[in-house]
Amino acid sequence: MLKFWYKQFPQYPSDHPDYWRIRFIEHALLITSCYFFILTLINIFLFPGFKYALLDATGLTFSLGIYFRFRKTGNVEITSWAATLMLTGLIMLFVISTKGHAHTLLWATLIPPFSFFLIGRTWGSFISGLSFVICALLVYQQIQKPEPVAFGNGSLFNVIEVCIAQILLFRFYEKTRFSAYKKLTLRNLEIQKMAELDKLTGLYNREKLDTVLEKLLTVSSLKSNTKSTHNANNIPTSSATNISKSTSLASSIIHSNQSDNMIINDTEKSVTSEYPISIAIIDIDHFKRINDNHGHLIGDKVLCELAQLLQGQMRNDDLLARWGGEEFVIVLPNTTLADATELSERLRLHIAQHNIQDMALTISVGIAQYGQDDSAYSLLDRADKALYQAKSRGRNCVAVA
Ligand SMILES: Nc1nc2c(ncn2[C@@H]2O[C@H](COP(=O)(O)OP(=O)(O)OP(=O)(O)O)[C@@H](O)[C@H]2O)c(=O)[nH]1
Repeated sequence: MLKFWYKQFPQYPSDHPDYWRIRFIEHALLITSCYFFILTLINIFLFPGFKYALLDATGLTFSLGIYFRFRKTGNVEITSWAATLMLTGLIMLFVISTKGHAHTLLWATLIPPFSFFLIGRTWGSFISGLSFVICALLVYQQIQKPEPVAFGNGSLFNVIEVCIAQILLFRFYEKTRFSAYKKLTLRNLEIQKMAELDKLTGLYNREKLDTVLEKLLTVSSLKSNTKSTHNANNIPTSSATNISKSTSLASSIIHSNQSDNMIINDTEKSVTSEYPISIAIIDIDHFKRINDNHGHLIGDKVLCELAQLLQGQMRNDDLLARWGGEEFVIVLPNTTLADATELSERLRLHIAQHNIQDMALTISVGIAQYGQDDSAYSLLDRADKALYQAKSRGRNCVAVA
């Protein structure tokens, strides 16, 4: 039933800038139609005020007329203007004809929310300003010629009706604002995610690798300083607790979008143990031949499949990234050179045992462990040199820097 009255226009999907204006138009015209209908009945049977009943009946005719015209044409601009002018005109006619008595002035407060939402800031300001000038003139007239004012049910109705209308309007505004904010946040997250992923393999890209590596190395240096301070103070440390703290820290660095400072502050509080970091650079052997013999598209598929195979072997805190071309880098937090060698051997065997795109492939791996004098650049450079050694040794092997 409601679906019929709230017509969806396929040309205005939910991310269209006019989507909420359309929802507003439909809500506003339907609700004002109901209002005018009820007011017409009240003014005929309850008060009786035929003049006002006629005004309300006119409002009902206009509201429904504009509503059905809008359903037919879907013209947002014309409907916005028509709805604003109709509502402003009828409200002001009502306020003027009652000389602003019986709290009818309150109705004018509905004009800004309507007009700003439908016809924008400039015209919204103009129409609202004009309406308020008229209201001010009416009050000024009342001051000049004070008349005894009788408060009756009409006043009560005006206050209640305007308050309900205001609540409905603000609920709608809040919903619009919240929905826009939510959409923006989701979009930002999507963009952020896309910016750190490699398009072909879906692994993290080089930018993300650089950022994570820089942060981890900062953490590691901070740790060294913290450790020497603690040792100087003879504070005992539990290695089990510290390893788990370091692990969760690495995870938060790799998967988080927190600012550097927040992470580093956390680090100062939580890391007190040795914090070895190793990296491995993996390079597919003779990849050029695959491209040459089977074409670049098959080459791409090989890269994707290999990426999946490697990813399947990673621990939660390891970061696997595509470094470029047919080279991948793994950042291994909490990993000594010995552990990294063992892991790399396991990876090398794993790849050698699998056919990728019906081809037998091998990889060469160069590894290095972060040392006190290292920067991210020098660490990668040392691992790259180790990879070069692995290649010179005949490929399909692991070399250590
Ligand atoms: N299909 C595909 N090929 C790529 C991509 N990026 C780089 N390449 C290719 O990877 C190949 C790398 O070749 P080389 O650097 O000579 O290395 P290789 O043939 O693997 O030889 P070695 O590393 O010495 O074992 C080149 O042919 C590049 O064109 C990519 O995204 N897709």
